[in-house]
Amino acid sequence: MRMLLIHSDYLEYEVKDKALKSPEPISEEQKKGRLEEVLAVFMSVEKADESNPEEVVEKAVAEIKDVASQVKANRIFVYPFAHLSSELAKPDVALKVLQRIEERLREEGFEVKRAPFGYYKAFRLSCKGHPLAELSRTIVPSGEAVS
Ligand SMILES: C[C@@H](O)[C@H](N)C(=O)N[C@H]1[C@@H](O)[C@H](n2cnc3c(N)ncnc32)O[C@@H]1CO
Repeated sequence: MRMLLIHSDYLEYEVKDKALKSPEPISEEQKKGRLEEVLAVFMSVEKADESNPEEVVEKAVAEIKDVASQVKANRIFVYPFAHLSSELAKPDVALKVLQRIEERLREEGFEVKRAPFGYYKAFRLSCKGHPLAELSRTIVPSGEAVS
């Protein structure tokens, strides 16, 4: 799993087109989304994560919690983003991992939005620009090498 974490004044998206044959079904309301004062987390779920998705979920949640507490963010935007890795997990595994991360972050008390999976999306982001505003993390299940 590769994550790019951007502490932002806001992140907003608009669904444009299908990017997969069968993208995640979404409601009219989910076609647009915006959060203010948010830690945006762009995530590519990787092939190696398929060996232990639950472990990757827990490690990702721990990393996100750590960064959120450092930048004092209590809102998280989970953003599926297939451009951080050249070894992507299959879409059905990736979607489940991202849905579980969303669930676990809510359980940890965060306000969470997740951008729809399997679409081309326009987005606007306002990065705050402080020293911890742009971070990346790589997560691998135990026993897997970091590629
Ligand atoms: C395209 C660009 O504008 C948009 N932002 C986009 O990336 N769309 C991705 C993700 O939503 C999702 N997706 C598929 N596989 C994965 C994966 N392994 N990890 C994360 N997302 C995935 O499926 C889309 C096409 O790859």
